[in-house]
Amino acid sequence: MSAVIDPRTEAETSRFFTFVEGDTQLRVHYNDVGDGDETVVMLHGSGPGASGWANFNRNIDAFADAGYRVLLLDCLGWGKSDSIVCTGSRSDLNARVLKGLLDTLGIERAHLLGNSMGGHSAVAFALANPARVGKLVLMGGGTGGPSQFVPMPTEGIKLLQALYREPTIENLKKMLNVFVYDPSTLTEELMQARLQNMLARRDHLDNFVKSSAANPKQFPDYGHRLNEIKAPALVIWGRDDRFVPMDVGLRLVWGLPNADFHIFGRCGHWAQWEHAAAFNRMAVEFLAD
Ligand SMILES: O=C(O)/C=C/C(=O)/C=C/C=C(\O)C(=O)O
Repeated sequence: MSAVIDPRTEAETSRFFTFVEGDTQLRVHYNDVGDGDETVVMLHGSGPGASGWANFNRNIDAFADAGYRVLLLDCLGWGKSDSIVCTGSRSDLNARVLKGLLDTLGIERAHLLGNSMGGHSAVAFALANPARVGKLVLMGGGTGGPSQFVPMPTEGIKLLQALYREPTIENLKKMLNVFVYDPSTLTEELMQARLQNMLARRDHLDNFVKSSAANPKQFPDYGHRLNEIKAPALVIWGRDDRFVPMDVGLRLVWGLPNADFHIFGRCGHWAQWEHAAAFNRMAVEFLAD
């Protein structure tokens, strides 16, 4: 009797493509789930050990069940993609990699769903490739500039940077403690998985530190260009976000001409995970509208 294969596991959906940056060929990893006519690309954040699958494991099924092809891109320097030292704009590098993925797969237009750095990457892509964006869902990111109320870098970003420099379980727990509103929801299993992801790729950690030293402004402020983005956008934030404060989301909805804003109470930096069921309903309905 042959084994039953679950087509929605990480292993079954794991793929690679080659991306060329200057003279360098780089291997980029992504997961390809579902087979709808419309595509949603999910873009992860910049935390150590983040990846498409790690950041969106509570969302993939909802979008695939709603009839979308779901692509989870591991940016260069995260997950199973090659590592890189980024001395320019990380948001724009990620946007070029995303274009490479869509070109490789022959996808003309996609919806983009980005968390934190993923939101920054989605905005950079929309500015460079307006005709290729369907709708945008931006959670806790989007390069709307600095907070007007909270000193930057925020406590969460400082803990993230410390974790990159010293990747220990103690520092991971310190970061995760302020990452979500209710840290008791983070299981020991989740934290150990994160730790393994981080430690499996020391090159990613080292290169992030080198990149930040070479250029502390990895995510430039595109606040002044947001009005160029005509794509409908749903901006979603956690009221209690201690990484990228909620007023940055307000700046996004002031700048993006076709944006709506939803704020989750009792929610930190991981809206799509902390409020997965409500998030999935809202984002799927927004894309279908
Ligand atoms: O510095 C910024 O603006 C962005 C920070 C992030 O992208 C942090 C994200 C953290 C995660 O998504 C994670 O899973 O650790």
